[in-house]
Amino acid sequence: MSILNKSEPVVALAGNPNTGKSTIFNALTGLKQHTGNWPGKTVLRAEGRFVHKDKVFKIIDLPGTYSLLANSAEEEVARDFICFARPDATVVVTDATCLERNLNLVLQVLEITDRVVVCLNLIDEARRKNIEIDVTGISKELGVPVVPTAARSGEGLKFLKDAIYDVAVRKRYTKPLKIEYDSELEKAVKNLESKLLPLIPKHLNPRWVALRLLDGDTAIIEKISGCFTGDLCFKEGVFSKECFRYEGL
Ligand SMILES: Nc1nc2c(ncn2[C@@H]2O[C@H](COP(=O)(O)OP(=O)(O)OP(=O)(O)O)[C@@H](O)[C@H]2O)c(=O)[nH]1
Ligand SMILES: [Mg+2]
Repeated sequence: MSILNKSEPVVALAGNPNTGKSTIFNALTGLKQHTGNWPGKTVLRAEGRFVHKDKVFKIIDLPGTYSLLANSAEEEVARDFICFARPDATVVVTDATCLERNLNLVLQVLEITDRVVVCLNLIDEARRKNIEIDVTGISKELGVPVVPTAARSGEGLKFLKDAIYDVAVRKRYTKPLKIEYDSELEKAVKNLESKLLPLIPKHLNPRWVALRLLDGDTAIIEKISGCFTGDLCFKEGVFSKECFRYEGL
């Protein structure tokens, strides 16, 4: 359950630049976030609400990013939100005309959270280019719901809301694909993970934290290091401070 207002499930819209996140956000909320046919329009996160079935959802439009390694301000905004604000569902909006390139980010999000819906947006463009997508097959492989949409015309948005609902209220449990690295790295990850498990707050995925630490990711180490002393003792409070930043949403 999210630490934010418990009665309002929180949904994050993540994805590569220019995949139609803000178009989806506007269609669901009735708001008018800036959209246009060039990447990098959304710089900060925007927030709105929509109603589906018996729930009011809070939805956050995140900046477009190619990765979540916090190499830029946009990546940091998106990564921090997915990691620390713990959305009840993260929708990864992909461009159905170049899915392969978009899957990199999908896999990175799946490493952080299992509460994911993959949206295959621009499906009208994919159809126009005769690109056929095995939606059921991809959903089976990724272990999360996959929904084709054409946000500009509204096609598929009802099914997207159904999938968001099911994941956010835990009506549907997902089984995300886990990337297996080579045996040496897996050994190091498992070793570090078991040490981290009792030390980090429950909402952080220990495998993901271990991978970031082994990666030498300085941005995430900075955020996490406040929680540890030299021998990796967890100091209460630092993560909650990080989480509180999102309580005012
Ligand atoms: N044909 C078609 N165009 C779409 C669809 N969804 C969005 N677009 C168009 O794609 C362009 C980009 O849409 P945005 O919603 O601004 O994309 P974004 O992902 O928010 O972009 P950033 O904020 O830069 O990451 C706009 O010109 C939209 O009108 C769709 O399903 N089909
Ligand atoms: Mg946008």
